[in-house]
Amino acid sequence: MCNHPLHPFLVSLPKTEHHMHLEGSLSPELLFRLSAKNNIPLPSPETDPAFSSVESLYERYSSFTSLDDFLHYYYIGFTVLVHESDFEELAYAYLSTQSREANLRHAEVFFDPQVHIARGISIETIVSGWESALQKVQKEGVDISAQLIPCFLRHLDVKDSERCLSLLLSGGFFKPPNPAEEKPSSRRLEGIGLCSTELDKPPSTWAHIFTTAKQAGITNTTAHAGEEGPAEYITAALDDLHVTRIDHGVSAADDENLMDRLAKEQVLVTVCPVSNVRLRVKQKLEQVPLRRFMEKGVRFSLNSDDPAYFGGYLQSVYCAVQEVFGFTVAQWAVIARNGVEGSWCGEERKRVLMGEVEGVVGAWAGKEEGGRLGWFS
Ligand code: HPA
Ligand SMILES: [Zn+2]
Repeated sequence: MCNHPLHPFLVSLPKTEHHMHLEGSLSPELLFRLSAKNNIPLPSPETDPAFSSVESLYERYSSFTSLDDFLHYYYIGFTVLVHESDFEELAYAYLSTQSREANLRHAEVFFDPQVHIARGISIETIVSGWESALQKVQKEGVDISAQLIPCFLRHLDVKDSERCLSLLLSGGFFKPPNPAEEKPSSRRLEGIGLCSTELDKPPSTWAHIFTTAKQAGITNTTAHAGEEGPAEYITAALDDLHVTRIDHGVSAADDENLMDRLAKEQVLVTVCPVSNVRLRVKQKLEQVPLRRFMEKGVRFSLNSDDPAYFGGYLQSVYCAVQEVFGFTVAQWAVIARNGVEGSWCGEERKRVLMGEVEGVVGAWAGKEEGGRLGWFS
């Protein structure tokens, strides 16, 4: 996919992905197919010519002007997802393709329950579809671990988040189906997140949601912050929501103290460089502060965010980053290790994944041109 000499290494590197929205993997092809199957009308081409064809929709997706411009199309996409089998199809395609094509070994996947609930689709429908997909992939012999994470939505009133959290808690979604199996990989949902529109939506509005969740025993928490919003929103997510991870987080580079804090507290930032360019958060990939993060010791993972909308899945993100940043094997090793370390998959699985990373890195370390092994050689 890229011409870089390290391309085969980049493909074989065991990967973790922590920032992919299940609904963001809905391709235009599947959108039109599910619209027809489920008898759900899409906007007419007279009101929006983008809906004339698969091609015109792809064309429109290539020219988003902002996060909100994207979210308009993203939430139209939700309307065609109706049956458990629709969610299963979406999840199966992602897990099976990415494990094969990108050596994806562990995935933590977001979904937005509130929009589905408002359409009369139950959380159970989505979670069951997801679980069937994961079981199917694993039965086919793919050794992948994966977890599902509901995100609360900032474009809706916070009362809607309160109702959603109540449903999630009363439905027992943060527990294993079999209570004897209390371990990370057996919980139906693994944590909570916060996403959707960011500007003028300070994280503090959702503080009581995160407090209630924590009191209910949910320790894995994350929030989209510092995508279009300022560095202060990242600080607020840490201070007010007490999240253990930050999604996007690119605005952190504007605040030296925050960078020091992220490094010191070893917060994993789930960066989505291609998304940042597609949504015009950054004009060019070069401006995504990956080098600054590395220099400062801020841990990050690389992610696709909404691959069907942003022109590519995880491997293409790794390739795009390599074309621009030209990282060494040693630098990729740090990225891969940090991704494993920051995962919510439990210590046992982490050990397995870390062993795989070391195996691939060890095999490539000597082969790299000039044997460069330092951070900046
Ligand atoms: O990049 C994003 N930002 C905020 N909300 C989202 N929901 C899907 N993708 C995104
Ligand atoms: Zn996102």
